[in-house]
Amino acid sequence: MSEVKRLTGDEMRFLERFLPPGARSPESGRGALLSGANMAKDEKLPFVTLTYAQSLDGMVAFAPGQRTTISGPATKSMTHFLRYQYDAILVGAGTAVADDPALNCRYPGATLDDQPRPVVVDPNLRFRLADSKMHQLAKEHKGKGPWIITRPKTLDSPMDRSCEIIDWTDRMPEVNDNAVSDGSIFWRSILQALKHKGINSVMIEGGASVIKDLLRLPELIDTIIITMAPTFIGQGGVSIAPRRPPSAEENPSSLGDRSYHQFGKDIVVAGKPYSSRAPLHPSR
Ligand SMILES: NC(=O)C1=CN([C@@H]2O[C@H](COP(=O)(O)OP(=O)(O)OC[C@H]3O[C@@H](n4cnc5c(N)ncnc54)[C@H](OP(=O)(O)O)[C@@H]3O)[C@@H](O)[C@H]2O)C=CC1
Ligand SMILES: Nc1nc(O)c(N)c(N[C@@H]2O[C@H](COP(=O)(O)O)[C@@H](O)[C@H]2O)n1
Repeated sequence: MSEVKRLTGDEMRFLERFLPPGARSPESGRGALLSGANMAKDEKLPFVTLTYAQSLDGMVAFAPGQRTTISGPATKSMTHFLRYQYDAILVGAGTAVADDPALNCRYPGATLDDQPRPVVVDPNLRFRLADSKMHQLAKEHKGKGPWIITRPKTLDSPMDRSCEIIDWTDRMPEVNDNAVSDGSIFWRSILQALKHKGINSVMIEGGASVIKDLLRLPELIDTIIITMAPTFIGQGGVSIAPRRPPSAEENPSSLGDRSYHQFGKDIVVAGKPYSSRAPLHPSR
């Protein structure tokens, strides 16, 4: 029996305001759209949802590079319902290497057509795609073949922050040891490249560095869905706390239009990020 269960009507209604255009209820067939889905903030970019599971002390893993189950079974089912709604699921190279994730949708009734495209941001090509679970699942027709987002082979300038997308069926380029050491790519370039390849919605699942970066870029993110599990990981865990603003009055990113829902033992908070110059709570 599948470990992933169907969501209840209440759970779907809670999520639908945070889903991309065209979101649908898998139970009701492809045609049945959920109401209240949004348009992307920027029409040149895909609709972007950032989602992850954290402990009460704001950690996403027990130790760097360690795959850690934080969500309970009910929020795991939610993740697969969410994966059903997006054209692509994106993670950073750190997560791909540490977790060897499947990144497919295992929601009951999901077919190959319903599968999202797994995408890994890997500027230094350190994820061994050929040996990965994603690659294996694609060969077994249980998931789509992954794409790797990397730095272009020929760069005019070390300051170039653009990217290229390599399809799993393409020949992987050799790692260029002479490449600039800071391989960071502008997130806007990554999202534009995906949009050019026909991706209209992407769910970004992590890991820690990716989340930290994107919590600082609310202008690129349409919705955020965070699972909070009733557990403490403790010191030494992997935190997603972004760099501190210079003062509490310059809080660059807040969650607006929020909703909360309990899934099993976990609480899910969903909202729409926005830039704010106001303190988290005005001083009394
Ligand atoms: N609880 C949860 O919901 C989740 C937890 N996790 C956990 O998170 C941990 C992994 O996090 P972390 O190690 O921070 O790794 P990440 O998955 O955040 O990957 C970070 C790496 O991805 C590449 N990358 C990311 N953004 C860019 C960019 N804009 N331009 C170029 N390259 C980029 C870089 O690779 P390079 O270093 O080669 O330059 C970077 O170091 C694991 O323990 C995993 O289990 C992961 C997902 C969800
Ligand atoms: N929702 C959620 N809860 C957790 O507790 C997690 N550790 C994660 N991790 C993310 O899910 C990926 C694993 O996916 P598969 O089950 O292998 O398809 C992992 O790589 C993280 O992105 N998520």
